[in-house]
Amino acid sequence: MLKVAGLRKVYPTAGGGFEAIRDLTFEVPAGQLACIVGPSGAGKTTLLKCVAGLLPRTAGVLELHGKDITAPPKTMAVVFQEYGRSLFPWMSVSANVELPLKSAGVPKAERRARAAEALEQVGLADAGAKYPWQLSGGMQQRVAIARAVAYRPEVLLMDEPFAAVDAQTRADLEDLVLKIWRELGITILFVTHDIDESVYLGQRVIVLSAAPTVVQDDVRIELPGERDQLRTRSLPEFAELRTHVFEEIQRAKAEAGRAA
Ligand SMILES: Nc1ncnc2c1ncn2[C@@H]1O[C@H](COP(=O)(O)OP(=O)(O)OP(=O)(O)O)[C@@H](O)[C@H]1O
Repeated sequence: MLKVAGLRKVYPTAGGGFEAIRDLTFEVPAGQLACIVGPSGAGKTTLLKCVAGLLPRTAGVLELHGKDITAPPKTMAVVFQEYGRSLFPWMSVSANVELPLKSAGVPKAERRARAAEALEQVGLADAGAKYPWQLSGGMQQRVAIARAVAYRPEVLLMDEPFAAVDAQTRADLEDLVLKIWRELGITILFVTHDIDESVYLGQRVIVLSAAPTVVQDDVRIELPGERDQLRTRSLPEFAELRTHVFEEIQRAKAEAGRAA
């Protein structure tokens, strides 16, 4: 469904350009939840922005259903880490959730109904009339997720969406993502710094090398389908997988150190 082949991204700089991504190739089948991890500065955000059609690539193939991605595809939604900057403080929660639907020309009554349904799905059925600044960080991120859900995307891109919330809230939001993924059957590409989070959420973890970036490893996560914060995380297979991903990231960092 989503194809990335030979992706290269060089940022123009005064010194002749910085090669953030050298050569990335992978495919994500429909309905998969794939996590992307890698050392800091590996180009995870750059990759997501290219896939979202928000940043032009230098070379390579980026396709959704065999169609070249040159602008933000209509069937994609993105949730960023900085919920504080992605919600408009002067608009009510409902208005924020409805905004992309308004831009897409969805009639008012349907917008209302879809926003209310999405807010209910994220556990914020009563928050529609509030303003984002009246909500906690975790609740604001739920609103950002509701906005993406109301849009009914085929593909959801998430860029470290829970990096700025506390551990308890993070666990709740992880389970919310799993619930939405199961209920809606969408494809999710989830970037995270957190190795445990990637193994807990993903059906697959793609490990990136340090910049200039290539795919260092592509790990299948064969854990029971129904994930549970306590039981799944205490499985011996979970420990083995997290150790493997951790070692791969350490190897990526060591190789980058040697190259430097
Ligand atoms: N606009 C830009 N111009 C030049 N270099 C850039 C630009 N944006 C990002 N970079 C560089 O590209 C590399 C990859 O950045 P990116 O933000 O994609 O990495 P990341 O893996 O998401 O990082 P982190 O894990 O720290 O969030 C970094 O070295 C960064 O400094």
